[in-house]
Amino acid sequence: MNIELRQLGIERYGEFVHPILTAFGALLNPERMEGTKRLQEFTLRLGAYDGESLVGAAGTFSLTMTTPGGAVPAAGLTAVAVMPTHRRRGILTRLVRRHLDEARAAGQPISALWATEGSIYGRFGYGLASQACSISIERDRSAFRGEASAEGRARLLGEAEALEAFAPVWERARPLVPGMLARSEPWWRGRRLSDNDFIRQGGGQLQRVVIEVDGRAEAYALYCVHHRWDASTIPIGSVRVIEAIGASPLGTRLVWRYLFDIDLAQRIEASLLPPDHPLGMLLVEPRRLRLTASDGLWVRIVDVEAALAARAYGSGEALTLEITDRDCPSNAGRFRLHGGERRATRTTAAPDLRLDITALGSAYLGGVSFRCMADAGQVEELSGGAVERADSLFRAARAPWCPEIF
Ligand SMILES: CC(=O)SCCNC(=O)CCNC(=O)[C@H](O)C(C)(C)COP(=O)(O)OP(=O)(O)OC[C@H]1O[C@@H](n2cnc3c(N)ncnc32)[C@H](O)[C@@H]1OP(=O)(O)O
Repeated sequence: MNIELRQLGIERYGEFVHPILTAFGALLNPERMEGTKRLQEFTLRLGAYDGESLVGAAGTFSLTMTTPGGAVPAAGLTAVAVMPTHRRRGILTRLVRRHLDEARAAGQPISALWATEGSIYGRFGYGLASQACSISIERDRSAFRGEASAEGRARLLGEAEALEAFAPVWERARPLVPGMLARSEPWWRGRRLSDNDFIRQGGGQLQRVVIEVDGRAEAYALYCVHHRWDASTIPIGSVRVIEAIGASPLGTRLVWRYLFDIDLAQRIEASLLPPDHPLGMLLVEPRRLRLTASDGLWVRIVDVEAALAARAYGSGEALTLEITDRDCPSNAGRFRLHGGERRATRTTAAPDLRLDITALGSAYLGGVSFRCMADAGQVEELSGGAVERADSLFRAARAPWCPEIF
């Protein structure tokens, strides 16, 4: 079988999505498709061809992702699929290798993705880098601790007003949280703010609420109401929160009070929350959140020196990491990190820790500790106390959080 990889122009987007729609058993949503076509971030579409038949595809978003204390250009791998007629013949492997080559050529020191299955991407050097948590809480068990603040005014907005109000909130939150992404106006419109069947998922229209304090937007939320009634006409519907972002702790508290108190909802559901979300400390009955954790972002370090230079480090002694990387030998070697400095330099010094590129991807955003990986046998400690020193350097104030699947 002779498979050829070709780049597809945006005008062939309808063809490009055929494998992923086949895999998901989904129909093309015309509004969503139009929104995605306009994205300046959607820089690369690869098609795998068997003769003239498209049998596999993979896309790349060119993103800017917050790191602990900085930001890094990231190649976001998306819409990967191989037709069921052509699976397990190495097509994904070729698509991922090409994606990584293109990322390196474009000066993107990391690649990041959301995986459909945890079993797929580890073999390509991706490490699990964040957790995504879900909650599902009965409205009548969602009381907050303490008195409700009198502050805050909620307003429901149309798409254009929401863009104006929400983007500044996002921009205040974004630099503080590793994993958050820069968003262009087409991204806001096409993937977040426009109301369509894809975003409704069977619920009512998309609601866009801003919370203002003293006239300034402090938080926003996107949600849909899914109405249902039981045989006795008691409302048993739910509010599905798509995204809720606070620019400040007060904003976060106010927006969740609003979301937990919407009439006719029996339950409030949200996903893609970070494990350190303050909700657990805000409620009288935290266990009622029914918090569950799943895989979040997977990160692949494409260029070790550039990636390590794109984040900050805690204070502490210098540390030498010995990295192995089967697929990208240019990443292999020893790198010296200095506490408080944003740089990693190649060295011949004796290593303190030995780890594969996969483990460095997990540690990169501060979401997985070296202690955890050492306990799991993924990091080898070569000098006494090196695991603790690595954790002091890589620790981040907040868990990584990417509030959307791309
Ligand atoms: C970032 C994203 O877009 S995530 C979306 C991923 N896409 C999907 O889940 C859609 C449905 N699945 C598919 O389309 C395909 O099965 C894919 C894309 C996951 C895999 O494509 P293939 O061309 O079959 O993969 P390929 O033949 O290159 O496999 C490489 C290796 O990964 C393994 N592998 C591939 N898919 C899986 C999987 N889902 N689970 C476990 N192992 C897998 C193969 O067995 C093979 O292992 P080997 O090297 O030890 O032999």
